[in-house]
Amino acid sequence: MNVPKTSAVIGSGTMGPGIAALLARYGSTVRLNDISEEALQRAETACTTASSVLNQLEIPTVPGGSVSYELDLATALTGADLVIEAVPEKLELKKSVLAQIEAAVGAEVIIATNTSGIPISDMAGAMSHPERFIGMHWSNPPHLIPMIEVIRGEQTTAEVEDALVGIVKAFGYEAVIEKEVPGFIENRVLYAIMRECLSLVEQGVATQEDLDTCVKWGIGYKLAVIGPMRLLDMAGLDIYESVSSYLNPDLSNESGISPLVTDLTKQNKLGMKTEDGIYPYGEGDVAAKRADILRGLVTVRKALSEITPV
Ligand SMILES: NC(=O)c1ccc[n+]([C@@H]2O[C@H](COP(=O)([O-])OP(=O)(O)OC[C@H]3O[C@@H](n4cnc5c(N)ncnc54)[C@H](O)[C@@H]3O)[C@@H](O)[C@H]2O)c1
Ligand SMILES: Cc1ncc(CO)c(C(=O)O)c1O
Repeated sequence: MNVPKTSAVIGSGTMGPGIAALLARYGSTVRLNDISEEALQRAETACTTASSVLNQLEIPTVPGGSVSYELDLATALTGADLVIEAVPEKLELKKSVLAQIEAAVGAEVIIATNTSGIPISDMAGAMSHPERFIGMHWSNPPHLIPMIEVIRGEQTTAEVEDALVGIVKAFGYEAVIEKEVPGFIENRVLYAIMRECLSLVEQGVATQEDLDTCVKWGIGYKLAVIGPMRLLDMAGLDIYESVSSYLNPDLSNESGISPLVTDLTKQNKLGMKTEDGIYPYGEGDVAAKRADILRGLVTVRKALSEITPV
């Protein structure tokens, strides 16, 4: 199954518009829904921006695609073959929205959640048809990062998983999660890295600038070309065995949240969204940084598209 003719994306904040723009690029009629009229107005600009990024990536437009912006949930869901839930990461809210979606669509419609890591079965419990419910974890920015995690719940059918993998294959790379664990793969690995990085900065081992340089131009660069499992073979499993024998016991095993982070969030220093976080941002800095990040992601995505997967 390729990209469905008609899709609905429920929640048009950080993730919804990029998801909608990507599906529309591949020919789907997408209805983007939100409870906030302001969010939907912002979404139109976000979709336009995402579409121009897809142009920079030279991704062809499949005829027939479009995005419309619907404040009314039932209207947004009309005729949808695929519904993607992208409301805030709050379990009870997601359950409530999923119940509203189920009440408006047929039992054959695939409902996917963009949760960052809540086990699918934790959300499926109250559903009438959990067999058609599945995880579809996009990364931010969703129109640029082509890897999508596909996560079954305990009752999700193999047919639904196959159908969603078929959809992802139309525009990206699927990572099928075989066992439901919180955070799936991507966020578990990302949060393990973030935990160690924050620990190193807290200990004064490096400044945040030098840590970012080290990770970007060291493992970040390498892992963009060589997956970690392949890298083990390249480095040699004997090397890994020797180094991990003394290093693993010394790595951060902090089970709480980094004090550096909690200190900043207590001061409402949340990062780019408040123009102050791990880094301070002066006048115009956030827009400039976002533009630099976008330019870099487009350039690297194009370069990676030219190499065969290693
Ligand atoms: N931001 C990220 O980097 C990222 C990446 C991958 C996955 N996710 C996941 O995607 C989901 C959405 O994340 P986000 O960052 O886009 O959140 P967000 O807070 O930016 O946007 C959520 C949107 O949902 C809307 N909303 C709230 N209740 C609603 C309802 N009942 N019906 C319709 N819309 C409703 C809000 O108005 C808001 O516009 C979360 O589960 C999150 O964990 C986020
Ligand atoms: C810090 C962080 N947490 C969650 C996610 C995705 O679920 C991301 C991301 O997509 O980049 C992230 O950076």
